[in-house]
Amino acid sequence: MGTRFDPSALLETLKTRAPLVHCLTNRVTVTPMANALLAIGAAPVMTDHPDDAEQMTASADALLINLGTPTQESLEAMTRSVRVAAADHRPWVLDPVGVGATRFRRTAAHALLEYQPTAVRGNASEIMALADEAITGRGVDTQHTVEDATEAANALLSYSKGVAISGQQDHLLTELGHWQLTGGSAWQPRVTGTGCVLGALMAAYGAVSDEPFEALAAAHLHAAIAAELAEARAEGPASFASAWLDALARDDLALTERAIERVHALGV
Ligand SMILES: Nc1ncnc2c1ncn2[C@@H]1O[C@H](COP(=O)(O)OP(=O)(O)O)[C@@H](O)[C@H]1O
Ligand SMILES: Cc1ncsc1CCOP(=O)(O)O
Repeated sequence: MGTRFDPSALLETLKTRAPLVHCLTNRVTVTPMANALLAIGAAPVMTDHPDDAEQMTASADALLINLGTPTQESLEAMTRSVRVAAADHRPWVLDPVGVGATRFRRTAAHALLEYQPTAVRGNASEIMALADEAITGRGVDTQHTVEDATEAANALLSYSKGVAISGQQDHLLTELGHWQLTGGSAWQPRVTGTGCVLGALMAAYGAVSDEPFEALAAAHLHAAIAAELAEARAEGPASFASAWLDALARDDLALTERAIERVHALGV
């Protein structure tokens, strides 16, 4: 971890600038995602109509593309939005939910990947299936470990400046190196949308930092530390979800201080 990495300062910048994040996402997690963006101090807009796409992305500070429940119409909107983001050098995140599960998803994800997202995030099976057509997945949850996916994540760096693999530990890869982040809560994979929200937080932090490691690590730390605080109050998935949202909004997260024990450099 670089000595100048200061996620608390980045969060303050985020709150001051309140970046507009255009999210074209799935219909399962659209509301938790919008709420999480509001909680951290960003401004969400969730439209995925094709005729909204170019103008909305052009007015946004960052873009999030999530393939959880794709339709022909939403895919058209996604393509139109990523063209604008790529042309304007606007940060955008690709979350290829369930990419290995069907040919339809794989084709859609590869077409979007060609526009070179600023960051790609997914669970281990998604990262592996995106990098290698021979890998298939099942549904939206992982069948692989994060360690299984590091080679695939490395291969995706030829398309994207940053790749994040989520799981019990998260791994972040950029051209500067490879890091492991520990922490978070075992309740996270038991509530739908925690991975999707992470993609939206990556987009929001990408709007306030040009350094891929910083944006990815700040988003992951914010999600993980909030999850740890939420776990202390949770009695089950429902109370965890609402406590996590409350914790995402807290002013005393101390991201920089708490980063020390959670971010581990694994090499270049
Ligand atoms: N066992 C766990 N312990 C702590 N955090 C976890 C665990 N499993 C997943 N997470 C966290 O939950 C979030 C979503 O990860 P994951 O479940 O892998 O994503 P997805 O929903 O895309 O499958 C990430 O922030 C990840 O770090
Ligand atoms: C269950 C489900 N089905 C299609 S999208 C989706 C949500 C997945 O969200 P996450 O991967 O963040 O749990």
